[in-house]
Amino acid sequence: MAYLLGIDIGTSGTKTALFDELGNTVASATQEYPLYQPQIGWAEQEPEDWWNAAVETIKQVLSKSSVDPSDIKGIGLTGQMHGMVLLDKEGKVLRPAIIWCDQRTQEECDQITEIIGKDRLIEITANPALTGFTASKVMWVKNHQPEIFEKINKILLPKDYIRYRLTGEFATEVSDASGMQFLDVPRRTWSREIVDKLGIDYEWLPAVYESPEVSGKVSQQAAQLTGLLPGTPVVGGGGDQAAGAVGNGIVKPGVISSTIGTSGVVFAYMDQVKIDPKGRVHTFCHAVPNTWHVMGVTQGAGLSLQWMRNNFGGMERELAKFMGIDPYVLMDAEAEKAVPGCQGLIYLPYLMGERTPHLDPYAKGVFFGLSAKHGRSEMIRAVMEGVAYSLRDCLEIIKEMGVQVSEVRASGGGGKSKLWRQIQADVFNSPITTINSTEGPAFGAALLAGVGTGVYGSVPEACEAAIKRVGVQQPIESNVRVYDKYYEVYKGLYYALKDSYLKVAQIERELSGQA
Ligand SMILES: Nc1ncnc2c1ncn2[C@@H]1O[C@H](COP(=O)(O)OP(=O)(O)O)[C@@H](O)[C@H]1O
Ligand SMILES: O=C(CO)[C@@H](O)[C@H](O)COP(=O)(O)O
Repeated sequence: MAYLLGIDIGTSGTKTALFDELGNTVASATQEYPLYQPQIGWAEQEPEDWWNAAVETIKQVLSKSSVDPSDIKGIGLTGQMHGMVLLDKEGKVLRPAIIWCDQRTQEECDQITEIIGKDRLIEITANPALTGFTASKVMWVKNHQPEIFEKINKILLPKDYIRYRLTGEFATEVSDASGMQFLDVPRRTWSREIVDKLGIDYEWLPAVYESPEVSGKVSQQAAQLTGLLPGTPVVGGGGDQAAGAVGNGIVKPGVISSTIGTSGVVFAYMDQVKIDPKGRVHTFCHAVPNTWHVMGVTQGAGLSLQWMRNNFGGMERELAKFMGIDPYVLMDAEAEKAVPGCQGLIYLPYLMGERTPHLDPYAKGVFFGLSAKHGRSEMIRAVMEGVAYSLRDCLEIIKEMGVQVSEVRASGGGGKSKLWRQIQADVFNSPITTINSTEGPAFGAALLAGVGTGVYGSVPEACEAAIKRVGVQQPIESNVRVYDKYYEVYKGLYYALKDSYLKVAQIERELSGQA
């Protein structure tokens, strides 16, 4: 039996999982790490935390599974997209990574649009300049930390930093590279035009592969630290959304996924490049060679429930510790006590600004319609419903682009919740299916490793062999009617508050002396 390892450098933690070639999870391990927010709207992590978590979880998986490391045929890497890791000539990290949900770079986005030209930027990178993407983060360092900028020797994405530590190679692959905004997305290669015009040295970019291609081998040093066999092949892998899509079988037209991780993503496969003219959803290369995908991204999906848990879930946290279970399970049970629609309590999940559909880094979270009769149950459920409304925004744009939708698969940490899946079925008015694996990106990365090392013939063949549908939740008609009504109110709230968001951002800037 061949075994495949997937390593997912997530925002909340790193998950490593070992699978057999039939798609069964043999062992998995997770290690969390902090997210630093030095200012409102800023988000940073320490690459060393990712590496320590990767080493620790690989060791745990090897020890739990008792699989001989020589039976591990390949390793696939995946992780949070867009994060900027800067290395100097010695391969040392120059500053904490500025990650995907950081919102400090609106001025740099305007600068990029000005330098390249709006239409040309979309023609090459398939997307408008966005605060989430890597290019604006690099430009921020250029503008604000020139002493660091001048020491840059390589720019890597989170999973590609782990590749460097694991294999010594500087490499990425097309799906994650698409989110840097340095890639020519239709041609699947770096754009010299973009990097030259932005004053970025072309040599700073790593080699770019197709996702299943072998990009390097586990080094002697990494093998000693982790227990892996030196020489084990490491394939390109994918950004967490593309790899997660492979792990959910989103490799053909019609089947789409709705993922609630820290962010929330609705993801659809495309066999040609299609672009939303308003730039509200992203068009990127898929991890299936020579195909693309479109995805809508809501910034604060699972993050919203995590924020609730950390700030108001003390009771659940204590009780869960005592019972030896996950506090989210208790939060689900609390939310279940509230009725659909939460009697008019509506939550806008814009804790880290918003991408789809508003592209507004200044948007903020809101509880609207709070009254004295509302309690904790309604507040927790409203968070889950607000996230589902935001995912519906993504779904509607994807449908508007003419992308075929015949099945929606739930995924991500939030997809583990039966209640949250039902809320999605009701808000989307669509059946929600689940598959045999809940490991999403790590599973997809492992399947990509299987393709690159000859265990499977192609990515669709790998999905065929390893992925099975195991459940479906149907929309409940009476709930659909309630949610349809509240969704209309939800959509209007952002526009009612847009100017106030901007005013608050200005006040905050003045108060912090940045005006
Ligand atoms: N049992 C659960 N019920 C509801 N939500 C959950 C549950 N377990 C996890 N989550 C949600 O999933 C999120 C983490 O998802 P995950 O896919 O692990 O994130 P990431 O890949 O971004 O690190 C949490 O922030 C939480 O909101
Ligand atoms: O920014 C995006 C996709 O464009 C995010 O999806 C990140 O890739 C982080 O993912 P999670 O931590 O939520 O899995």
